[in-house]
Amino acid sequence: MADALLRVDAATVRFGSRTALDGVGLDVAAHETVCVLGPSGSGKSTLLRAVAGLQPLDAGRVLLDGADQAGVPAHRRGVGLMFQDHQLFPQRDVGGNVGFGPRMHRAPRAERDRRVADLLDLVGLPGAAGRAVDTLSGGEQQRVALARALAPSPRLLMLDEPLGQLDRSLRERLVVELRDLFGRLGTTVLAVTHDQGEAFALADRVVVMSDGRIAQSGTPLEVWQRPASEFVARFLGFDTIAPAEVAGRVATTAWGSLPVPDGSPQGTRQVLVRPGGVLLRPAGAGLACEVRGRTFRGGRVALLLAPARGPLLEADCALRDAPAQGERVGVVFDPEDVVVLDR
Ligand SMILES: Nc1ncnc2c1ncn2[C@@H]1O[C@H](COP(=O)(O)OP(=O)(O)OP(=O)(O)O)[C@@H](O)[C@H]1O
Repeated sequence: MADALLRVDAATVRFGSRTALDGVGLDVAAHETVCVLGPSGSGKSTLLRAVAGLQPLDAGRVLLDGADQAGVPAHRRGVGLMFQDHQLFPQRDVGGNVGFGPRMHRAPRAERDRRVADLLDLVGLPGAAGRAVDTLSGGEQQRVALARALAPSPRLLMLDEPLGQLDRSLRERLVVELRDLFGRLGTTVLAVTHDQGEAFALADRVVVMSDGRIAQSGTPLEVWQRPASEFVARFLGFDTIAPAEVAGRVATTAWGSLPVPDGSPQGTRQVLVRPGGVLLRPAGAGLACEVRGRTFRGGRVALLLAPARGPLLEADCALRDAPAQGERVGVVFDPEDVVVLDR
């Protein structure tokens, strides 16, 4: 990427014998929103801290607008930070919090007040400048923290679990608002979250980390449709995975022969069957299964099926079609939802 606003090049950070970042390379283009996902301890926060200048690198480089940031302190990097425990200044009102950055940059009072008012409008808290922060709800505090991070017009905005503390419905709403807001402002964003739903809703590109390395990088759709490895697939919550021998468009598995898409990797592999690819048929057709469990998700039901042979299968069906617990059904596989994993 020639015009990367942020370039992380072979970044390595060690804590004693533990390698928290292991030669990570990552580019973020101007106006792009990249979400870093991964299990606890995979190095997400360390990556963010290294970019921010809060964590020195043992090897590698961080470049912003092409300039190596080695030796540039955090406050001179022009990046905005919003951390998990967003820690507003409790003794300042909302306006004092949001205006903090511009004040540090010695912006004149009138300009500062205008900026604060604009940002509060933007985050959906118009007129809140005079409110004490301890009178705000969790979601409102999060919005103030965001406005504060945006106030100095950072060239890169970094968010660490930006919606971490909030309940799910509020998070789902805010994430849509954030995406819309970043789109309108043209902000370049590097965000860290362990919540895949949040990452997939917010990001132009997601980066999945494992043990200090990048396990996969791609658009939400690419990663969702073609997880690169068993690790990524399981991290995304796909559990219907089994060893297979792949030849041409057929995978031989414990469940029997599965059709796979054209161009699938060949030989000894793992195959993932997405729930949508497990198609229910009347008992007697296809692979015989018994319904072991049902989880209701809105208008859909996730079914856990015990097949006559092979590991458990997860299927997805409409509420009105859901078979009862213990019922016997048949299963056929849709090749569009069978993924032969690269590794
Ligand atoms: N200051 C530190 N001293 C020693 N080890 C550290 C330090 N900071 C992080 N680590 C270790 O480095 C690894 C990566 O940590 P990091 O906080 O980057 O992970 P993370 O993916 O952000 O995790 P989480 O989702 O739990 O916040 C972990 O094994 C962690 O224990």
